[in-house]
Amino acid sequence: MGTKGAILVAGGAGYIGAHCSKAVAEAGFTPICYDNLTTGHRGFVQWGPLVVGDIADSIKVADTIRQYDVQAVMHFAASSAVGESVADPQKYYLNNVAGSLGLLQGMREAGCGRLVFSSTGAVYGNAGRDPIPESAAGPTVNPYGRSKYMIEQILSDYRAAYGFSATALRYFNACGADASGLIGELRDPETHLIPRALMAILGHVPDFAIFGTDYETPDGTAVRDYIHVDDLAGAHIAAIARLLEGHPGGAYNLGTGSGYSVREIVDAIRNETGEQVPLIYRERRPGDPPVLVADPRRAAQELGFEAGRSDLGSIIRSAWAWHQKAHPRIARQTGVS
Ligand SMILES: NC(=O)c1ccc[n+]([C@@H]2O[C@H](COP(=O)([O-])OP(=O)(O)OC[C@H]3O[C@@H](n4cnc5c(N)ncnc54)[C@H](O)[C@@H]3O)[C@@H](O)[C@H]2O)c1
Ligand SMILES: O=c1ccn([C@@H]2O[C@H](COP(=O)(O)OP(=O)(O)O[C@H]3O[C@H](CO)[C@H](O)[C@H](O)[C@H]3O)[C@@H](O)[C@H]2O)c(=O)[nH]1
Repeated sequence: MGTKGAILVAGGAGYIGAHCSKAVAEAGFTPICYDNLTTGHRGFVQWGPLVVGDIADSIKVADTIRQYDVQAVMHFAASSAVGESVADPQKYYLNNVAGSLGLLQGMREAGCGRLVFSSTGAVYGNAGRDPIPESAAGPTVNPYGRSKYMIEQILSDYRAAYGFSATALRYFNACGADASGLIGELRDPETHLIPRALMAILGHVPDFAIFGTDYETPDGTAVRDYIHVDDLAGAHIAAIARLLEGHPGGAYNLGTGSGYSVREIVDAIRNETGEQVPLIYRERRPGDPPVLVADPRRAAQELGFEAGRSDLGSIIRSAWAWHQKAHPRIARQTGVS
């Protein structure tokens, strides 16, 4: 058991939750992974116990918090594909909004009122500003972003009514992998740009496409702010420390402040890997805003946040190393070493 006590990591078997669990352990806490393993992996839970459960199950949440004397909760558990949320909004409101209410109810029942919540740049919709300050949240343009913004608003009410302290970390595009090679981005099906492009090189994605070449951006493809998952993990530790010191929390952008187009990302992947990316072009993906770039100054000032590992080279090289390891059979078939 870490000397500083236990942190409940809801969604700790997933991509970002696993990286944050490692950082939690390195900071001297014990991460208690609470996950229903829908998109997560049992093998990613390496730094503390795994409780298999659903966040909607408030009784199990409360029991787990009491059993491990949990100090604070990190909440990553969600459905998180923008395109899918447009096609199946009910899944997003049930899992993200109703599920989070179950988690919050369990926290209240067990007397634990400190939460760090995985929010998203999708709360800004078509912000029309670049970079985007925290004050620009809403209106949203897809059910995924709406579900996350609803939870942020619910958290404000819990802060006012029940004395909760809650920090919403609005990540922009999480990417990269831990240098250990133990964990990385691994979903089935994979929807995110960088892993899909790398899996296309390895022969694992036959139909990799750029979605939309007619955006009002310099090269016509959508622009995003790519942030290394290890930089995100550092911000979570700082956010937890602030809550444990008695701070009421707030909302913070986590991004670099620099945007790259989809085409620039594909070119950078080609340069870093030395491989061709098999590529086709498709129409825009429903729900995608043209540009999302963070103003990260508030997180820098108040959380000491630094995007120190988020240059494109570090992101792509670490993700590429992970994917070559995660898909060794395919890598061998294509002769990638
Ligand atoms: N990946 C990104 O670029 C990005 C950007 C902004 C915000 N986020 C948010 O960060 C969080 C983590 O994202 P990720 O990319 O690691 O996704 P992920 O799918 O890899 O991880 C989510 C984890 O939550 C678990 N989970 C889902 N629903 C659950 C439930 N009802 N009960 C218990 N466990 C449940 C899954 O099994 C999985 O382990 C999500 O909340 C996501 O919305 C991600
Ligand atoms: O095969 C692909 C996959 C993606 N894209 C494009 O690449 C960009 C990035 O797409 P991702 O799916 O990688 O990421 P999103 O920007 O859709 O969403 C991510 O970042 C958002 C905030 O910026 C949310 O937080 C969300 O959780 C997170 O998945 C988008 O323009 C998308 O259309 C492609 O062209 N081809």
